[in-house]
Order: sequence, then C-alpha cells, then structure tokens
Amino acid sequence: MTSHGQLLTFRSQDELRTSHYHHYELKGEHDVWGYIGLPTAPPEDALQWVTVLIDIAAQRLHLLKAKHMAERQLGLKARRRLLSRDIKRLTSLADFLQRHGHGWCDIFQASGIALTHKGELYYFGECPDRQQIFQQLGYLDTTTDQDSTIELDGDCQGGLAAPLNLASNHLGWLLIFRQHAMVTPGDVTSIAQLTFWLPIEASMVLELADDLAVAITALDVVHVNRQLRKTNQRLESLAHTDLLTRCWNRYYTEFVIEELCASNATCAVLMFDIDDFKRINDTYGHPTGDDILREIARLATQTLRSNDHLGRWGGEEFIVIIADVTLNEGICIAKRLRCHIEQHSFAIPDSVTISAGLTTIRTDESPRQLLERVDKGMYLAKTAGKNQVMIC
Ligand SMILES: Nc1nc2c(ncn2[C@@H]2O[C@H](COP(=O)(O)OP(=O)(O)OP(=O)(O)O)[C@@H](O)[C@H]2O)c(=O)[nH]1
Repeated sequence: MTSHGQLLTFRSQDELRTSHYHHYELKGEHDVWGYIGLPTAPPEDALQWVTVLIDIAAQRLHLLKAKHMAERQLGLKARRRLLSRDIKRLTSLADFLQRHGHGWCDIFQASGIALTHKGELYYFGECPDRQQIFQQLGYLDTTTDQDSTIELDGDCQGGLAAPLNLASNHLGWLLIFRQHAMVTPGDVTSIAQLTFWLPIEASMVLELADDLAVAITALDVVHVNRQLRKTNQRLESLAHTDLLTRCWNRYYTEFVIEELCASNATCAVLMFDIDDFKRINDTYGHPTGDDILREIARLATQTLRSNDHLGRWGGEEFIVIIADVTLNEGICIAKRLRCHIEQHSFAIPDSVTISAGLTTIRTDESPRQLLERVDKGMYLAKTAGKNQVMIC
C-alpha cells in the first residue's frame, strides 16, 4: 500500500481486504472496476447517506474514467496517423519500435511492447525475455484465431498479444506488457485470475496491430523491391560485361558504337590485338594466356581516362572508345597505351605487345564502315611489323 497524501493506493485486492478500510465496490459494464474506501465503517444511521454519496462519487469517477479512456483513444488515433505517415521512412522493425514504442507504451499504460515477425523478436521497454515470449507464442500460434487478442499468463502475465494479419504467410504478434492489473474482477482469489486489460483496450491493441501489419507488409515490399533492383543491376552489368576481363563485352561495345555513329559523336576508336598470342598460349598454356588477357584489360583501363571505355571484341582483340577527342589527341592516348603494355613486366619472360588501328568517327558513316576501317588499320600495323599504331 502506498500513500500519496490523502490518496491511498492498494496494489491488490488482498491488500485492500486486509486493511482496516471499509470499502465499496464501483460496478461498471465490465464487472467491478474500482473501490471507494472509508477509514472507518459509517454509523448505522448515516449508512443510507453514505451510499448515496458513494453513488454520486462513483458516477463522477466513471465519467472521469470514460474521459480518460476517450483521451487515450484519441492519442492512439494520432499515433496511428503518425505511423502511416512514417511508413515510407521506416527501414526496420527495430526502427519502428524505437520511434513509436514510447508513445504506444504511454497510450496503453504499458511497461513494454514487443513485435515478433519471421521468428525475430523486437522490443521496447520492459518485456519478458525471448524464451518466455516464444514459449507462450508457440502455444498461441496453433490455438488462437486471427482476429482477437489474448491475455498471456505464466512468465508473461500482464501481456496482451494481438496477431498481426500479414500479407505474407508469416504470423507475427504485437505484444504489450503491463505490470499491474487494471481490473480486479469481483471475487478474485488467485492472482492467475487477474485481468490486466479492459475489453476496450484490447480492441485498441487490435487496431494498432492492424496498422502494424500494413506497415510491416509495406516494409517487406520495400525490401523485396530493393532486392529486385539489386538483382536487375547485377543482371544488367552481367549482360554488358566480359566475364574473363570484366570490361564491356562485344554485344555492349557494338551497341555503344552504333549509338555513337548515330549521334555523330566526336570520338576516336582504337582496335588492338595482342601480338603472337598463339605462341604465348602454346608456350605457357591457356590459363597463362587468360592471365595475360586479364592483365592487358587492367593495364588498358588504368591508362585510359575515366570517360574512355574498353571492350573485348573477341579472342585477343579489344576496342577502345576514346571519348571527345580529335585524331591527334587519340594518337597520344593510343601510343601511351601501346608503350605502357610493351614496358609492363608480365608473369612470362617474353615481352607482350599490341598492334592497333586508330580512327575517328566520320559524319554519317555506319558502324560497319567504321569497324572495317579500324580493322584495316590494325591489319596494316601487323603487316608493318607489329607493336605499333596505324592511323586509318
Ligand atoms: N588464353 C586464351 N587464348 C585465346 C582466347 N581467345 C582466343 N585465344 C587465342 O588467341 C590466339 C590467336 O591467335 P592468332 O589469331 O593466330 O593470332 P596471333 O598468334 O596473336 O598472331 P598475330 O595476330 O599475327 O600477332 C589463338 O591461339 C586463340 O586460341 C582466350 O579467351 N584465352
């Protein structure tokens, strides 16, 4: 029993019974909802007046209680609006609880609030531990219907569980925990019979559970969309990429050249081929040949500027798109690349060189004409002794 000045608080009905207080029951629509106590029993002749006064007080208290409940319902409405506004910004259930847990606990006069979803537990405030909660839920999952709340008992006494009707097949729960019973029905003899939640509170919890189910479903959709976007990006990049060298593949290089020709872009195109690559393969084996192809792609990418692009045309042939340059600037870049490769120490004792054809895109020419010209330049570089760039 706690004393707040003139106000006394009884924590249980037993405490009230064993006190010297003479008490009267306050009866409402859901059985007894409270007591009024007098320090001593009133004299017999005043009993009738005391009863009248208590009735008046009971009505006043009932009104106050109804007003208080209406305020809590309004509070819940405001919180639900906040939640629906917040849905787009929320990133996880833990985030949900961090942002809203305090407000929900306030409205439900609860000490803690928890959510379970896909076997995970998220909580705010004081809740029983994970094992105690899942033990209770394991039983509820198989017995509870989907539209009503249930008061928990045992280790989770004081808890009210509301199912989350999610779009996915996973069953989730909203759990709200309260430490002290709100209502002590008429003839309570054992603590197990205590009711911690009023029916109106249970229906408020169900409303919140409905909103949470919508929010969680939205969160799941956001998550699936994010996964899809990532998968699409990955697929797109795979469709553009040569798996051995990680540079553009022929399909994508051709596509970009078509676009450049169609837009009459100012741009140089270099086609190069590794010299005597067959001999390298024959001498050191195909895997070493593959390493050299990878290394050449790496060196070329390093040498080029960020807006230039390297594509593997096939076998040991590559194409470089040198963006926004005149022929002279293109020649400088092509020579730098040839030198860089010639001077690089590869994992084999032989020096590795390239022969290249270089040209710029001419007005209104087709991709085919451009590629034939640059291929011819490369052929001329080979026949002229290799390890050189031929302008065409
Ligand atoms: N390791 C490896 N070798 C490849 C790959 N693609 C093509 N080749 C080889 O590249 C070699 C190309 O040989 P050729 O066309 O005769 O040309 P080359 O030996 O470079 O002679 P030149 O072009 O005249 O300098 C062949 O042995 C192909 O098998 C690949 O992905 N990996």
